Amino acid sequence: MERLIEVTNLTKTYGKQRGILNVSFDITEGEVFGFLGPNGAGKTTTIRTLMGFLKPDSGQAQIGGFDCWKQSTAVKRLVGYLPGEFSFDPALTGAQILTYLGNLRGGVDQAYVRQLCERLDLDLTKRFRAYSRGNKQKIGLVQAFMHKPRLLILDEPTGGLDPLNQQEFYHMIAEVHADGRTVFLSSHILPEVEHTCSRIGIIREGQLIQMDMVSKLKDIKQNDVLIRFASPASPAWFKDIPGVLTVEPEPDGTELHLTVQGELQSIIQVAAEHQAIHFATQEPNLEEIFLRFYQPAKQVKTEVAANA
Ligand SMILES: Nc1ncnc2c1ncn2[C@@H]1O[C@H](COP(=O)(O)OP(=O)(O)OP(=O)(O)O)[C@@H](O)[C@H]1O
Repeated sequence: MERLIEVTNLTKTYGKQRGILNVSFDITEGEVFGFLGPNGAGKTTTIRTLMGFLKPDSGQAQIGGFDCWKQSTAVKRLVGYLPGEFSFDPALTGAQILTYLGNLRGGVDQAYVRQLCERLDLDLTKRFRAYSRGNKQKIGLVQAFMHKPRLLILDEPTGGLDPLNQQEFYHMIAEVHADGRTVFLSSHILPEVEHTCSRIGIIREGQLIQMDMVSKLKDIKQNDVLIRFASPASPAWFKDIPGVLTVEPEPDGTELHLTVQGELQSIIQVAAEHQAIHFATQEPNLEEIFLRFYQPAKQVKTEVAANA
């Protein structure tokens, strides 16, 4: 398969402020790639460099064989782009904005534009200034998709969308994928990336720290588990179960707070043996996963031991 995006040792700083450092990755034509990272990690900087809005300090980015900085017009022809915050002339209506941008693209399939707007439940008669954040985002999405680009670059695409529209967006991505087109989307929401992408790159503090298939995400995914018992509970019941990383008793002694990697079956079984009366799990957000994933293993073991 052909490589559509090729990024090599890309570095961009803002004066003394870190942006991205030595970022390298390739995206194959037809992939749906998720670029994950907490706030300030460098996702937008990478995307703006790919779009030719920022000149890299060093390194190179190419899309479809074109240099993203030197040949940015050719790059933009290949791409449908949703910026992190889509904004436009506030006096124009949604319809006027889409007509204007469609004309810049040399004309687009109006039936497809109407279909996208209906699917996202977007009213095109309002002026941009009167749109809510979610509706602004929908205009941004429609203009990115409407010319059926070979590559979609989407910066935090579901920000402000309600759950129904998020689902519709996931379907739109699946269709683009079925069409053999390519998607590069940034997100800080783990379930969203799991839902839409086949491969992910994780960026943290400006550096790409992991590239993997989404199926490998389970290796870093941990659950918070809170178990309440009818009488005082002992951390020792759980501490040796494979996958249990920490066990902390809550102050009143009848609740235990566990962090668990992998399956919960054994935990549920042991909880039942000790007459648990309440069992709640919560998937942590990406920042929490980062904090735990990069906590040295020694420290985790000590935590379990101290609580035993
Ligand atoms: N115009 C700028 N001037 C100075 N520093 C900047 C500028 N834009 C970004 N940065 C810095 O570059 C780093 C990366 O920011 P970037 O916006 O790329 O992160 P991000 O992963 O997109 O974050 P978010 O999810 O919050 O949008 C941050 O430390 C940020 O403060």
